Amino acid sequence: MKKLVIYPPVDDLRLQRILDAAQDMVVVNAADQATADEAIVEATAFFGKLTPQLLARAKKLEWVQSPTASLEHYLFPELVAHPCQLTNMRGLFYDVIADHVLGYVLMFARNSHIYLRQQMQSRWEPVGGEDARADFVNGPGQVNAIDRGALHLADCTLGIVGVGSIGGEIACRARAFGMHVLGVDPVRREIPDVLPEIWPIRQLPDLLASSDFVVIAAPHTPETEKLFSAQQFQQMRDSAYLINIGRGAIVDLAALSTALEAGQIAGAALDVFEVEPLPADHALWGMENVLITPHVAAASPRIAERHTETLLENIRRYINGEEFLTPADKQKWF
Ligand SMILES: NC(=O)C1=CN([C@@H]2O[C@H](COP(=O)(O)OP(=O)(O)OC[C@H]3O[C@@H](n4cnc5c(N)ncnc54)[C@H](O)[C@@H]3O)[C@@H](O)[C@H]2O)C=CC1
Ligand SMILES: O=C(O)C(=O)CO
Repeated sequence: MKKLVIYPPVDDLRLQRILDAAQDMVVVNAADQATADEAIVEATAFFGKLTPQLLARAKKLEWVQSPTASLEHYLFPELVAHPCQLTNMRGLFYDVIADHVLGYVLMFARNSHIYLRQQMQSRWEPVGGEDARADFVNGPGQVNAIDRGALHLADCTLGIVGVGSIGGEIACRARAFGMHVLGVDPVRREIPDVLPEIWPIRQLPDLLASSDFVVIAAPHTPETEKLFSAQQFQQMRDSAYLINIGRGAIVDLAALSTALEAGQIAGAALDVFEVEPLPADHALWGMENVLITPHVAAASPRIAERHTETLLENIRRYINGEEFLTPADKQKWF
C-alpha cells in the first residue's frame, strides 16, 4: 500500500486536491511532529521538510518531494545515501524571475537605481556630470555626457550562468530586448531559436569577459558554492553588472563588496544572500550601485497553483510508475 506523509501540513483546499490525485493511496497530513514521526515509519512517499530524524524512522520510503526548487537544505548525507527518488520544484518560476531580472537590467541600463535615490532627496542630476544638461541642450552631432551615462541594451551582452528553466526564459526576454545572449551550463547545450550554443562551464571566464550583465540562475551545488569570488570579479568587465537570483552561497559577498569598492565591476543586483536576511550593517546596503531585493524574485500570485500542479502531477506519476516531472540527482544537488 502506497502512503504519502505531508509535514508540515498543507491547508484544507490543497489537501482535498492531493486526496483526489492520490486515489486509494493513504495520505497523512501530519499536524504535528509526533504524528509525522509515527506516520513516516510506513510511508512510501513524503512531501515537505524531511529531517535526518524523520528519515531515520522511515522503513519504506521510495519518493521524497521537496517543496523548493533548490535542494541544498535537503541534502544531508543520510538522504543522499538513501535509495529514494528526490524530486524538486524547479520549472515553476521561469517567467516571474526572468521579469525580475530584466527589471534589474533595465534599472541599471537607464540609471533608475541612481535616479530613484536622487528623487528621495529632490535632486536633479543627470548621470554624466555637471555639464551634462548643457551638452544635451547643444543637441545632436556628438555623443554627449548624458548619452554616455546610459546603456543601449541592443549593444549589450547578457551572460547567463545556469541556463535551466529560469535561465532559459531570461535568455528569451533578453533577446526580445535586442541583447546579445551567452550562456554556460553543464547539461543544456542550446535553446532552439534563442541560444544556438550554450557553452560548457569551463568557458565561464569567456562569458565573464564578454558580458555587460552576468546573471546567476544556477542552483547551489558543491560546484557552484562561492563560484563567484575575487578571481571571477577580476575576469568581469569593470563596466559590468552582476545579478544573482540563484542562491546566495554562489557569491562570496565579502569578495563582491571588495570588487564593488575597487570599481572592478560597475554594480550588482542581488535577491539571494549567503545569510538571509542580509545583516542591517552590511556594506552592500549603502552602495549606490547595488540593488537589493529580499528573496522575492519568485513572488507571483501564480506560483502557489504551479506548486500544487507539480506536486499533483508527480503524485499521479508515482502512482502510475512513470518518470517524475522534476527528478533530481542527489549526488549533483540539482
Ligand atoms: N530567487 C528565488 O526566489 C528563487 C531562486 N531559485 C533558484 O534558481 C535555481 C534554478 O531554478 P530553475 O531554473 O527552476 O532550475 P533548473 O533545474 O531548471 O535549472 C538549473 C540549471 O542550472 C544548471 N547548473 C547546474 N549546475 C551548474 C553549474 N555548476 N554551473 C552552471 N549551471 C549549472 C543546470 O544544468 C540547469 O540547467 C534553483 O536551483 C534555485 O536555487 C529558484 C526559485 C526561486
Ligand atoms: O524554491 C526555491 O528554491 C526558492 O527560492 C523559492 O523562493
